[in-house]
Amino acid sequence: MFPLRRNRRLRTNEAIRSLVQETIITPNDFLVPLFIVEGKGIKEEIASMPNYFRYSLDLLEGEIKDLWKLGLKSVLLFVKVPDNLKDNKGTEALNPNGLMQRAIKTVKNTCPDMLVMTDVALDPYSAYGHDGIIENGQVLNDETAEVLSEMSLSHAQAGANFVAPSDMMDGRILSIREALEDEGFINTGIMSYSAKYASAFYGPFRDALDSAPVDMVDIPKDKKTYQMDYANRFEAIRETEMDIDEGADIVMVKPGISYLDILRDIKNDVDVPVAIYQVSGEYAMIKAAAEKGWLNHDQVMMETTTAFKRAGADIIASYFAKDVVKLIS
Ligand SMILES: NCC(=O)CCC(=O)O
Ligand SMILES: [Mg+2]
Repeated sequence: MFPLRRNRRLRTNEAIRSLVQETIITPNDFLVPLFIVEGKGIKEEIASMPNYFRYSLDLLEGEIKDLWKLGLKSVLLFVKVPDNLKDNKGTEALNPNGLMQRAIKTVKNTCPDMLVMTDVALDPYSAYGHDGIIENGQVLNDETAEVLSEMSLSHAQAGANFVAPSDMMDGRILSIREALEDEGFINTGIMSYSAKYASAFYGPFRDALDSAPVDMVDIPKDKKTYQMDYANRFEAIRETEMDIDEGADIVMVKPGISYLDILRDIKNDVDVPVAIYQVSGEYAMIKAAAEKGWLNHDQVMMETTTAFKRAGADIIASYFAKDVVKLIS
């Protein structure tokens, strides 16, 4: 065939490269994670996540307006719960006037059209830093799913559009779906963290929310009895298909960059939107290398986010969302 076919012809200059580009990133691709704290006038940088902040509710308003102006229309809320409100059962998670419930209302009052998704898991509320209730050294499944259903209902009542269970208990999507339906929240969606791996890339996030598992006897040291083994691939498909059968509207693969194969497998297998989460450790890694001058920040950021979309992501949850949108607009 050579020289009739020369692949380099389509790479000759910027114009032809952009004409044949297959994957294009837009603000519509992004879901923005936000960290919320109690207090007033607080915008504090997270030590292991440079240029990413925790906001108190009063300053959250400004941030929401900024995001909307940039064309970012969906947020995923996480709260940092004061230690004195943590227990084994996540009781505070059900408080109708809790930080999450107030955060949902703050976003909706500031910008009614902003899509609000909420994290549903016990870890920020757990005295032990686990996603479930603990008894005799075990994370209880069904009892935890019950609390997660009540928590989801509470978020829906406060105005959340989607709940996003990130805990990986078995059967929790079905119990959440039933709880929402029973109370008439037929349009509240569920974005399931369906293939969430037990990953060392979550480190900085646990700093952000002070939610790491505690080091105590009879408390599991890690989350490997509920989050997935990173050596496994078919298990991700099984988990995801089950969550869709149970009522998930959107499924997710987490973390991101080390799991592009899983993302593509799932995209090829399912007919619901697929999300990917570029997690805190991935963000921290790029920030740190860029700070040292070892990597070009913006180029690596664009390469990773484009890779998610190319690999099949319909939705990208990323701490880089604002930076990407500023760069491309
Ligand atoms: N449910 C959220 C996490 O487990 C961690 C996210 C991150 O590391 O960015
Ligand atoms: Mg599952």
